Amino acid sequence: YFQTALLAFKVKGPKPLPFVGNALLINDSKKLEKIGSDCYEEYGPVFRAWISFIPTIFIYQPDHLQAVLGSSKQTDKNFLYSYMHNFIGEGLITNNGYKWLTHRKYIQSYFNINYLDRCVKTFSKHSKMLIKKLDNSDGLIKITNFVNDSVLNVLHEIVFGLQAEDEELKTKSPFRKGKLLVHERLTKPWMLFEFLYRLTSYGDMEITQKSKLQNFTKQVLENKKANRKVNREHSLLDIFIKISETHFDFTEEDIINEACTFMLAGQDSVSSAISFTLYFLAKYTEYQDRAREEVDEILDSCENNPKVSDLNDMKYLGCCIKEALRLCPSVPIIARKLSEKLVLDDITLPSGCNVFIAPYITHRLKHLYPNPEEYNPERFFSENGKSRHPYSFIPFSAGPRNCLGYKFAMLEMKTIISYLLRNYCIHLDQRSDKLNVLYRITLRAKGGIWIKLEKR
Ligand code: HEM
Repeated sequence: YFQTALLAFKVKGPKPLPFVGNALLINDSKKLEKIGSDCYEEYGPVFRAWISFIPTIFIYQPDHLQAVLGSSKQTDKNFLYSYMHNFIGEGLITNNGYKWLTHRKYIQSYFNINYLDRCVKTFSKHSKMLIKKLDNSDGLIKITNFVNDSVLNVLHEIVFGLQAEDEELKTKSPFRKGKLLVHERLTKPWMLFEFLYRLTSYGDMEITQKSKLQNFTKQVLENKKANRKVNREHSLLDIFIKISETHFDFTEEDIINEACTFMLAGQDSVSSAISFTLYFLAKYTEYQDRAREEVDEILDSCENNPKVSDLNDMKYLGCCIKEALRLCPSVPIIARKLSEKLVLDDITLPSGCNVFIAPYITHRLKHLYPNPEEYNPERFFSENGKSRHPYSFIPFSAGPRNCLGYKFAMLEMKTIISYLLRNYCIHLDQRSDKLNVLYRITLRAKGGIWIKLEKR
């Protein structure tokens, strides 16, 4: 701690306030955006920020990111993740060391092309259901609500094998209601101490919330075990049960934690990326038209039942999604606690140092992305990105702890957006013309995104 604090006194950074340090910036989107855009010119390649009494170091240069994210020795998460337990659970995202490494190996081996092809069928089914719902709406809609619902239904089916039509699921599932408490804790210094936090109403809420998620999952798991057909891995829960049968260190508690982790990891991240992409396509219709041309051709040739290979062929749409993720990376902060000291040019970060990485900042560095505020999918044409550093685009993080659901997420986003483009011309409603972003554990559009749908 003292070595990082000493370093934090030496390195430049935004002016801290007494007691809270720089934590209140979380609530001030405008100031955050300004720091995000100007920090390289103002502070150089590294800056410090105080979260109350906790010193943190922000890095954003691709070669610095590679030194941390690319290293198999720097995979430990820091204190921020222990505040996410109510939301993300104690699974792959928050665990460290041997447990993380073994779980990652066990689970990753199942995320192969056959599994993804099965997932794509579920994405298509839910996209078709979404179109039916939208056909019955009056055309002027808050698309964020519809997308959130659809993504959550996909997850209930993929993780638990539960069908969206099941009324009981709609009313009973606690995964619809979770409240994120991390930013409350970061902005109130006394809540950083676990024992004090437990005494507050937030602490209480967290315990209730977490037990609801776990009890629901446990119930589904028990039903599944009772009615299980051997060798039929329809849901992730089936896969987790299979893993636990061959690996005795993967316990029932682990199954529950990992199921909760996947339910939450795949929720807001995907729905906010879809919503932001739709925002940009509605705002810049020339890109929308071009993406639709590609989608029409591919969906025609596969008779509206795309497979992984068809979605992989949607290269232009892929560039539109990537460019939306560049400007609005769903996960705005990735953090690590250094397991060993690290030398970055002329700065030495001590072991134990809290390193923060903000894709938002890296994605706006002018030397990597000229005219960074402009939405331009062509940046991601393969011929235009050749000279860019592999760690200059990190919405899914990178290295050994990158997003395990990266391919799954890209396929899901492409499926849902392609069905929307196939069925509608999308126009931006005036009230959403200017994007106001809230910086939470996942990025979201303040007030949602309002669009007008014109049936084709
Ligand atoms: C657009 C959608 C998504 C984005 C932008 C995204 C982004 C990320 C990022 C940045 C991380 C690293 C977090 C960190 O190091 O702090 C991560 C980890 C992870 N994500 Fe995603 N994610 C998305 C969708 C998904 C989906 C759909 C799933 C599951 C099906 C998923 C599962 C995971 C898991 C399990 C990890 C932890 C990996 C590990 O630590 O080994 N993500 N994701």
